[in-house]
Amino acid sequence: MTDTATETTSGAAPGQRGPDRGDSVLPELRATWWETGVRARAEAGVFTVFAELPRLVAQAVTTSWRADRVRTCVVAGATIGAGAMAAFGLLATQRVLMELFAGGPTADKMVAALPALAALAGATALRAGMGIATGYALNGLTPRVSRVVERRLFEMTTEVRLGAFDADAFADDMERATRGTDSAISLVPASTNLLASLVGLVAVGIAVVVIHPLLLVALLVATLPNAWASLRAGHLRHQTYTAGSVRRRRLWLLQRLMAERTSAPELRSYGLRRFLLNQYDRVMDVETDIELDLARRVTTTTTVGSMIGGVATGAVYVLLGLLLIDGQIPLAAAATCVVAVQAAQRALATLTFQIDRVYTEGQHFGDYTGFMTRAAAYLPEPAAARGSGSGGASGPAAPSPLHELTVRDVSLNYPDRDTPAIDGVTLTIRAGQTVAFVGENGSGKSTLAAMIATLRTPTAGTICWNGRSLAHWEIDELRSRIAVITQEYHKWPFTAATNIALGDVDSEARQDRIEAAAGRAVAHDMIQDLPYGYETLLDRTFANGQDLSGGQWQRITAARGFLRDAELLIMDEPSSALDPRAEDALFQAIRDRQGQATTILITHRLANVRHADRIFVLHHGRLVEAGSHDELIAAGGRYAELFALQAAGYDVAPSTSVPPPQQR
Ligand SMILES: Nc1ncnc2c1ncn2[C@@H]1O[C@H](COP(=O)(O)OP(=O)(O)OP(=O)(O)O)[C@@H](O)[C@H]1O
Repeated sequence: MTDTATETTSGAAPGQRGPDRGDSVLPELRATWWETGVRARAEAGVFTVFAELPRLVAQAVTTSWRADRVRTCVVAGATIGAGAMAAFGLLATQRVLMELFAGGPTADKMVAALPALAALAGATALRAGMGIATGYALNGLTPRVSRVVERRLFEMTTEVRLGAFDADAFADDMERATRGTDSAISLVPASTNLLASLVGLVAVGIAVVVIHPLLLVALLVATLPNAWASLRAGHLRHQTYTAGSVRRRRLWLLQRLMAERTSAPELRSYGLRRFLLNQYDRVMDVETDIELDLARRVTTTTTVGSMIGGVATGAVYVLLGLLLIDGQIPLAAAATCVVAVQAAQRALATLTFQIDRVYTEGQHFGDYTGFMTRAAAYLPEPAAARGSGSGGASGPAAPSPLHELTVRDVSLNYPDRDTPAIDGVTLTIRAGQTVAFVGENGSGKSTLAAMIATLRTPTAGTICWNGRSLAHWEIDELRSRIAVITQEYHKWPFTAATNIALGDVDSEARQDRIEAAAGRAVAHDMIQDLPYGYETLLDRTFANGQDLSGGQWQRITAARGFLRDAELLIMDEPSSALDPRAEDALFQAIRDRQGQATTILITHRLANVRHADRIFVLHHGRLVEAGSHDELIAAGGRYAELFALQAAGYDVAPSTSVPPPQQR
């Protein structure tokens, strides 16, 4: 973390967010610590690194073991073997030198050195062979590790409750976890290399001690400054990285806004180019300052380390010279010692490098594993716990066919909102009914529907399917009985047929079913007119891909909802972009369900809810009126007022009523 960042955050509680009213720095531009754990870790000293290493290496081994046991064994065995061979090679070198520096005729010395030379050649060949084996095994292991780690991340992100995505900390956490998946790939070889260099170093250390114990101390003095500098630099990099999560997300968002197709039209029509580029510059100014500061601190650290290391290395050679002059070691031993010192320095440099890598990648991977742990808190309650907590049954049961849906005193508070989005709502919907939720923007209609659809959990109160809490029933089974057409539908980048088939992925995607659903949603003819009909790819960013108009997309979305012959169909603003003819046909299809299946309709076009069996009017999260259209008009309340406002737009008095859409 930078000094500036420390100052910025030191006064604020970790996780403190919100608009920055006092100064001009946007919240996303500041280093943000949303969680004490992250801050504590980033501020930890260098020596904490050593304490964490075993855990990080164990993490790497476990991940790799899960991905591919055989290759893990090969990599571990061959890397450690190669390290041992390197050490053995050094000892053989020492032996060769001893023989060559001994007294006597050269030919005899050559003969005497031959066995050690052969051992050296054998060790070198074995080491090379093991290196090749490690490379091969790693090539196969890396993509497997990557897949296992990434898949687990996606398993988690697709299972957590919807509420997780409302928490900003979750988004930051996920950003770092995504980076952490890449680290899994580097962590495995880095850990094995770390072990190998450790083995090599221990062997070299023993060799040096054998020559003269004092040399070991000198060796450590010569190499430790560089090792410390390298570790410290890695630590600084990770601190800065950890502090910049929000800023990076902001940057990524701006990059997308300026480069993506969806934002391109508004960007041009409102002339947002300069505005966005300015935003980009502001973020990048901060980013560049932080990067430069980091580079300065890293360079200073490594320069100081190298200088002290250089002086210390010189001192080692001086010591060696003094020992030689003093006659404490023979020339052969001194020569071997020079080789050994150099080998030890190389081994320690490699070890330091690997420690740095393991630590840095391990920290990133720790972000991933930490995210997986924290995200688990957002997982739906285990089925058994839900089942036992709701009526004493042993576990969740398959839902019986719907005959009554009851909402009892239900409230929902979104995080960080003072007022509840839904506040003590009670209502009953009987099977076969078509009911409507109406009310002004933000009155809570979608939130209530989302709770009924099991997408959100009430903060208080209960929603019951046939008299038993939703939690009592097997959640996937329940969801398969409910079809939801959301207001914020997603444009899936698949073919038109697949876009509809997604509505019931567990059943066979039969063309006749898809076309029937499309027919009910007035989408069939429109799809037929596409260049490749149902096989047209609905993503303009791929070759031969097409895009649709808003209304055409809405028809596809409605078809998706109709595909599943759901007992309960929830349609949230299904016709906001439809032309009058399509809208009329869609509502006819909805009316066809009346008496046979249950439908919850959310719409601001009140003419379309006149046929509903019951209309529930929400206001500021509360249920303020309920009844049929005629009852509510007669009551002259909020519904009557809203209806009159809309009817006035058509010059039709509410009392005379709008003629019903033609029945087909
Ligand atoms: N994910 C969320 N996090 C925080 N607040 C939310 C979230 N979603 C909705 N809200 C708030 O909850 C309230 C109810 O929103 P909801 O979407 O249920 O209203 P609505 O009646 O469906 O509105 P509209 O007619 O505009 O679709 C609003 O004040 C809204 O700002």
